[in-house]
Amino acid sequence: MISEEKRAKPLMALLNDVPNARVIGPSDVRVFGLATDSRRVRPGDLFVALSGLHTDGHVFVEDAVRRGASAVLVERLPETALTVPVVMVDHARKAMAAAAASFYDHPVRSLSLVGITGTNGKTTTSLLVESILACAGLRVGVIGTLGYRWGEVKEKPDMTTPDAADLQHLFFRMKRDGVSHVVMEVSSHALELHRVDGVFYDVGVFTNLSQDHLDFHGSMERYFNAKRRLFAEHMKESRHAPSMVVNGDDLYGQRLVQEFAAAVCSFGLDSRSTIHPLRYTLGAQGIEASVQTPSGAVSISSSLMGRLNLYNILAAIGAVQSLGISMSAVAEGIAAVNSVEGRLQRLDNECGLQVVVDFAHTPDAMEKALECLRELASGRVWVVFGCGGDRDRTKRPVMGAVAGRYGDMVVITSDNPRTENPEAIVKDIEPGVQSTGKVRFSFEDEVLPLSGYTIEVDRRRAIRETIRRAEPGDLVFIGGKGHETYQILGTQVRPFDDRVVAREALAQRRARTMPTQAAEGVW
Ligand SMILES: CC(=O)N[C@H]1[C@@H](OP(=O)(O)OP(=O)(O)OC[C@H]2O[C@@H](n3ccc(=O)[nH]c3=O)[C@H](O)[C@@H]2O)O[C@H](CO)[C@@H](O)[C@@H]1O[C@H](C)C(=O)N[C@@H](C)C(=O)N[C@H](CCC(=O)O)C(=O)O
Ligand SMILES: Nc1ncnc2c1ncn2[C@@H]1O[C@H](COP(=O)(O)OP(=O)(O)OP(=O)(O)O)[C@@H](O)[C@H]1O
Ligand SMILES: N[C@H](CCC[C@H](N)C(=O)O)C(=O)O
Ligand SMILES: [Mg+2]
Repeated sequence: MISEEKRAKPLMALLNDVPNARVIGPSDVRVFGLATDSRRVRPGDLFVALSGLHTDGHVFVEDAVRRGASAVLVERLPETALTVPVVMVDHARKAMAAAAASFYDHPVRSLSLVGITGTNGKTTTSLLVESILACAGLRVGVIGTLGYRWGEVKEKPDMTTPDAADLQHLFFRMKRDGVSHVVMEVSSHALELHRVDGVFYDVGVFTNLSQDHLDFHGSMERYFNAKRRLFAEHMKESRHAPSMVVNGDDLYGQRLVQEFAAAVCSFGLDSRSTIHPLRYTLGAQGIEASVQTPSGAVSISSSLMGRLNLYNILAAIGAVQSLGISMSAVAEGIAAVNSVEGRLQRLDNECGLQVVVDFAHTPDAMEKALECLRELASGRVWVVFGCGGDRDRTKRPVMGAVAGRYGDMVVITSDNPRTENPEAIVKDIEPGVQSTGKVRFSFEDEVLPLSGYTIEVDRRRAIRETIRRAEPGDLVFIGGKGHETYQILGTQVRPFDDRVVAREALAQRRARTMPTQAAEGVW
């Protein structure tokens, strides 16, 4: 999967930092890359067998060898004898992280790393930090939900935080291409699944913690503990300035502030936090603020909207503060981020509607996004959203209740149903919306109520019908998918982009309301 052209290392050189590795068979083979998926093994790769949520890589070792793996790394001996060396280890994920770091010559040792964790705001904060560091003249790499980027390179991500082998490969290429600073999102999955083992950060940022991923972590406490590992296990020890940048207004953030007091630089809206606004205004055009930092006050102006983005800006200022970046680069870098793809993204139109596409897929993100948008609407607020399949089911009614509280018209639809039945997912959401007193309507009703909800599992139709029935002055919020360009149905990934669908619907609406001009080809 990630073989580097012409790069090869003796197998034994990869095992130097792997505790308790036992090699069965000849050990003098060379390794050309690391692979965790047998289907993507290239000749010469070391295949690492990982046990997963659905299957177990150990089942595929023979497949990997057939495809040319030079060795396999396992936790259990295969039942049949193999023609290649077998490396037995106690913990394959930990071993893979150590082997990958050795294979790529420990690139992190010469990179400055900013790691950002938290439930919401990681991507936005990472782009703000990137922009500030770039304005300070540094060569920056980014790893996160919107892609892996540095210099001219831009790669689409499989995951927000890639597995250890892919991650070390990214670090290797960034370093080779002259990157000095890497800003990356560190997901709780990554921390739990040892994707960032051996990676130590100069700065760690905690944005916030609220309900998500309980399917994977089981409880909020375990979810918090996964995030906490960034600060407990992954910080460089040599740092002098406070390097843990933590949201002091967040209840879980306050626990980190207490636990790691000496190393923390807190941010928040009041003066108890080290970094806080002295004054701020939030408006339709963005944010204006004067922010207190340990190096003095800085005036910032951003076209990002809302209190949620003020938090992201404070987090970004905290992150670069401990890297010693100048205040002029801070102001310039923040001003340079005009928008973040799929986050509170406004779709210009001539229908008199405000249409906003946003990636909120947690109750808290939805609440924070709608809180700032409500103030911009002169008419009703429509909330079109769904909840992902094969993901935390317990957040569904909670998101329904948020939609019901902040929206006048709620349209429950599908968002990546994956292997679940879309009808069952919307049924999980519905009681939450009903709990806010909303009564069901149909898009076919001649007269729509001023407030209510409907269900339309076909997301395209849900968006089209909403844009057809909304009235000038209304605000249409399309939540959950943001930048995504697909809809996952079963195991099929089909092209789908909220922004494309909404723009088509806006064009249709405009054509209906301006038939003469359309016919005459005026626009
Ligand atoms: C929970 C999780 O992280 N799942 C990842 C995991 O899937 P899994 O545990 O189901 O794997 P599995 O299908 O049981 O397979 C086990 C092993 O057998 C291997 N295999 C499988 C079949 C085969 O023919 N040959 C073979 O070798 C697989 O490559 C794998 O190594 O291993 C897969 C292969 O690497 C990943 O694609 C998959 O991530 C999926 C895409 C995913 O959606 N992950 C999400 C939950 C995630 O990690 N998200 C966070 C961000 C969350 C946030 O910030 O909100 C992220 O960092 O992206
Ligand atoms: N600081 C914040 N607090 C709460 N909600 C936020 C914050 N920043 C952004 N959001 C909301 O969360 C959504 C996702 O934001 P962003 O992509 O920056 O977060 P993320 O943590 O990277 O998400 P993911 O975990 O899915 O990668 C936004 O579309 C917005 O609705
Ligand atoms: N990183 C998140 C993204 C969710 C996006 C939403 N559209 C969904 O599919 O639930 C996850 O994998 O849970
Ligand atoms: Mg993200």
